[in-house]
Amino acid sequence: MSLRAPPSSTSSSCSLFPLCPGLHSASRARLPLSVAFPTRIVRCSLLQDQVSVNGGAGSRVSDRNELRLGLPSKGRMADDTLDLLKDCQLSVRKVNPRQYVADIPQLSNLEVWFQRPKDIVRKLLSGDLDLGIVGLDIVSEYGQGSEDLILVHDSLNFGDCHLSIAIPKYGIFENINSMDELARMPQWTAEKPLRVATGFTYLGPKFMREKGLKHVVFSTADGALEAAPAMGIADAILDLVSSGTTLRENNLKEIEGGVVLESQAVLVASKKSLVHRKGLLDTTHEIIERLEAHLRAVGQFTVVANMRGNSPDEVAERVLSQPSLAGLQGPTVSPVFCKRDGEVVVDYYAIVICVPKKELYKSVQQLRAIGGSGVLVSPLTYIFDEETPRWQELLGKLGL
Ligand SMILES: Nc1ncnc2c1ncn2[C@@H]1O[C@H](COP(=O)(O)OP(=O)(O)OP(=O)(O)O)[C@@H](O)[C@H]1O
Ligand SMILES: O=P(O)(O)OC[C@H]1O[C@H](OP(=O)(O)OP(=O)(O)O)[C@H](O)[C@@H]1O
Ligand SMILES: [Mg+2]
Repeated sequence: MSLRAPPSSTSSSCSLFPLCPGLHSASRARLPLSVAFPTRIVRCSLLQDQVSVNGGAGSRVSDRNELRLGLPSKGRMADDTLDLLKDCQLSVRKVNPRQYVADIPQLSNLEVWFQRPKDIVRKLLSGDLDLGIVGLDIVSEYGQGSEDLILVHDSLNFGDCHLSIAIPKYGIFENINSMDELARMPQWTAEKPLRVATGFTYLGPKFMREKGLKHVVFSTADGALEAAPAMGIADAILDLVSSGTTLRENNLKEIEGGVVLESQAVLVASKKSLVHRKGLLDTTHEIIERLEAHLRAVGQFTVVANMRGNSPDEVAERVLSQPSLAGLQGPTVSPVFCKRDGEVVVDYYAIVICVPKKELYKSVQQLRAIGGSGVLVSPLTYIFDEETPRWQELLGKLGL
């Protein structure tokens, strides 16, 4: 989708942003998707388009031999990304905090480059990075649907948030609670469109078009968007939400059907690099395996308990009769050998199962109910499966 304005709009008399009604209706009529943009924004969008279009179209697999992984250099994703890699035994070795290049000793021939998240996506498109860890929101906004970007792992379990429309709780919006109601408000006309403040100038117009809102104009800012309605600069905002506190504190509300995207951290790759760059597929395979093994284990405990019984089968049956005790592939049941009156006997069996952390207490109760005792609980570090489903998916996406 293009946000380009017709040539005449760039010569519009409008000069004040964002309180700019200056786009002529004739120009507006020629705008794609009936989304009008004040002059300043149009220029800004053009620049953004040029950056990613040049990057995407001109992308090449350069001559370098090293593989490159882009990680967020700052902000809320930076520390969590390094922590995740560390938990996968892929600690990043940074010589000094102001240096933007680092390495991961376990992955030879891989350079780590610290970049702003949006630059990671741009550099994947331009062929200057091969892999990156960023939020899905940033991939979607700056990747603009490029087929060269492949999601290698779509849920890294941090950076959870959603991109959502929010409107004031008060005034003309008091009884508006859904996108349909917002779209049907008589206030929005070609002369007086709904004004939305957002940093997401690609996803925003696309979403509004899909929702059938015709008269919308976008303005952009780098932060504190929640202030825009109270300042009279915008009617609505489109921004990231996680706890919802910022919206609440600014008297704004989300509305039904107003979520553009659910986001969390993802591992994204350049398809061209994966296909053509020597060694990248192997390294990616190793990273996927480590990520999956860690992320699967993170939500589980190992539970060991002793249980009185006559045979392993009978104990297994009792365990499997309880819904929370099935484990990953059923329980391991082993005899516990004791010496009684000089003889080695088996009165107890040890069972080992994996239990989802959320169900720990329920599982302990169920174990006790079937005669379990001496329950030991310990954290799980990795679960390596025979097959990594995401690896097969990746090969499928690459047609390999
Ligand atoms: N509440 C949230 N607000 C914003 N981003 C969030 C939130 N929760 C998770 N994220 C994720 O973190 C990323 C934003 O990280 P960061 O704070 O570094 O960016 P930023 O605030 O846009 O930085 P800056 O404002 O300095 O450009 C988002 O792209 C998103 O994936
Ligand atoms: O739902 P919440 O938990 O309140 O989080 C949402 C807020 O966090 C982000 O801003 P950030 O803190 O990154 O500040 P910024 O606007 O300066 O980027 C986002 O842009 C929202 O304003
Ligand atoms: Mg921010």
